[in-house]
Amino acid sequence: MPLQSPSARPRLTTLVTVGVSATVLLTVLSLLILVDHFAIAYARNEAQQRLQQLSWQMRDSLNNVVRKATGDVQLLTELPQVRAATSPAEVRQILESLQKTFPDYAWIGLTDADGKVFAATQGVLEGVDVSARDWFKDGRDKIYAGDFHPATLLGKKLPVSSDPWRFVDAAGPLLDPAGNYRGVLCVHMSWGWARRMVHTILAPADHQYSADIFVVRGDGTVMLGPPGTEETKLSSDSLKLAQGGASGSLKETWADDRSYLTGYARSGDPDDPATLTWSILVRQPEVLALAGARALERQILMLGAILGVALALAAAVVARRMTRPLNALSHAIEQRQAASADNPVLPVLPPIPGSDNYHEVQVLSRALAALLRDEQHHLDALRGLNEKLESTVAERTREIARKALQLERALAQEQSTQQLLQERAAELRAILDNAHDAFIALDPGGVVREWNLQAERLLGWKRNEVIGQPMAAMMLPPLLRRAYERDMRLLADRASAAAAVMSRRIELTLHNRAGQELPVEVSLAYVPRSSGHLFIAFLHDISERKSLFASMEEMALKDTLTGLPNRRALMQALPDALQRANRTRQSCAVFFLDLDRFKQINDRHGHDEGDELLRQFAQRVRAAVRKTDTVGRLAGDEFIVIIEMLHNDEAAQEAADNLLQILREPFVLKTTSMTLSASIGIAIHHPDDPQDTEALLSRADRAMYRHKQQSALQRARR
Ligand SMILES: Nc1nc2c(ncn2[C@@H]2O[C@H](COP(=O)(O)OP(=O)(O)OP(=O)(O)O)[C@@H](O)[C@H]2O)c(=O)[nH]1
Repeated sequence: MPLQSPSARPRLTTLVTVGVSATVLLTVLSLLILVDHFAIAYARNEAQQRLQQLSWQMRDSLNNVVRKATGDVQLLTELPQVRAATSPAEVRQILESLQKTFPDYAWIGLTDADGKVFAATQGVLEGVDVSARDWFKDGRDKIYAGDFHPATLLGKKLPVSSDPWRFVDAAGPLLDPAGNYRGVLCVHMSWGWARRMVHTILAPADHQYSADIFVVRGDGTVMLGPPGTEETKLSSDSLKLAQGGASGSLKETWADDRSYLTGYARSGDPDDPATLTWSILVRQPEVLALAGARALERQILMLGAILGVALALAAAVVARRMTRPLNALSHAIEQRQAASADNPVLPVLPPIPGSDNYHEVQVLSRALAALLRDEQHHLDALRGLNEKLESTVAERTREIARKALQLERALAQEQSTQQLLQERAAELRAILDNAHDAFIALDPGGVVREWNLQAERLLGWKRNEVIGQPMAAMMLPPLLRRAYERDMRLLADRASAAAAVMSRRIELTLHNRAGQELPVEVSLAYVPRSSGHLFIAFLHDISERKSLFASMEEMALKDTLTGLPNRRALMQALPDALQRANRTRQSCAVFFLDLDRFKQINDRHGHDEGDELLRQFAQRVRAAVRKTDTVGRLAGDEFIVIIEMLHNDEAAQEAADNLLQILREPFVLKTTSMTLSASIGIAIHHPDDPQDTEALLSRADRAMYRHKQQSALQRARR
């Protein structure tokens, strides 16, 4: 099994440890972020709700006090003792009784109809004209609550206090028992109750939360607030919301650039003059409001970090433990890799350790061990094969070297053979070009493949005109051309037949380029080749031989003295004549002529004159018969005449008589003139007679002999 070389990539242990640790840390961090987010949000929400509730609490307290004051004014104005009182003392007693129930009523007084104080607690301001006061003006018609204001006249009459006197007024009209307007009853509440109220409300949480309560008038002036803020103008989002009648809480930045959570609400009812419309703001620094959540956040962070580190360590331990068997496998594989690197061909590999730690590793280690056992077996087998292969390779190498040597020799041989062939080819070309005969080579399709100089001379076509052209057939006479093409196809199909038919000489008459007939003797040969058979032909011009042969033939058949056909020619002509007779159904006659006493002429006039006589005799006989008749010299002074197309037997005799008559005319020789006679023997061949030339000649000879005896007898008688 091929193994990759160890790379610089991180190990599984590292990856698992880092992965698990990172996952744990990320999880803890995520949880922290979530916890932080929700805890802070929760704490902020809680603080805001608390501050809102404080603002509501302060609002309700203020409303209650104002409502109590206006209620007390309402109660007093409805008391019959007050309505019917005639002396200030009566009224003063009642007013002071009320003052005792609520010490924050700094002053309670009743004016007359014109605004002069009729009676007051402790007699303060009695007889003083207060008709210019708002509470008097507004209190004449209805129950009225007057806004926070500094004490003008009353402050000087009341005992000195640490806190300057500030009052909130409640006033209402007083009617006499008859129902007529009598004056205005007014209660001045000192502002101290509000400050106490703040302490009461904030007492449980003030120390813990450092909350501040602001009571703000409609014009934004702080009536009640932490030190330094009272009598100052305030502007904030919460104030605007409260002045609009809303209540709730929000986070905002105040003028000191600190972030605060602020609860806000509004007291009173703008449409009800018996109430006071103030804005109540309860603020707390956000830092302090969220201090508990921040502390929780720090604790969670610390615990989270500890937990993360602990879990990461645990993960590392678990990862190391889980990957230990895999590491062992990996280590074993690396050792095998190193062994393979040391001996790349046939390594001796260490075994793979077994592992039963858990199922997957068990399966993996067993599978790997089995796989590597197989590999070891294969390697062992491969080792054997390798050794065998090496010996085979060595053997093959020797064989290849041997073959290479043989090949080298063969190539050298081939080279010399090629050279020899080229020389032979050049020789052959020279031989062919200088050959006496024309040389033509044809492929099985009759296409010219070779054409030497002699062929150019003999046939007229240049070599470059005919090579590759089916010119061979063009040279043959039309009658032979078709037979040639048929034979070429036959020979091309049957090489054995070709070999048998070839290698022999034939005579042909060809046409040269000018269209003239040219008798040639052709030597044909069949050359079998792997790249297509060749038919080669040597053409020898036999024009001269033909003409010589013809003249010799002629000489062989002609009598040299007279120029007539000789005995041999007669022996050839006679059977033809007999056949014609049979064919034409007309008889023919054979005349056997013999000069009488010719020996004496020779003896007397010489042999030359004898020859001359024979020549003239021959011409005369030749001229005496038809051209279609045959005249020949048999020997010496013996001649044969073949008369054909006889109408009847008598016509033969008539022809003989006519001939004898002509021969009796004198012959003029060189030295003398003479007359002579000849004997003629006639033998007639009828169409149905047997074709026996010897018998016919014999008959003619005998007839001539008889004729000659009769002539001799007649001469003796004379
Ligand atoms: N000048 C000459 N004489 C020839 C030639 N051939 C044969 N003779 C002679 O012709 C003669 C023929 O003789 P014959 O036919 O036997 O005798 P003949 O004298 O004719 O007598 P008959 O035939 O019996 O009348 C011989 O003397 C031959 O020598 C020839 O070519 N030229």
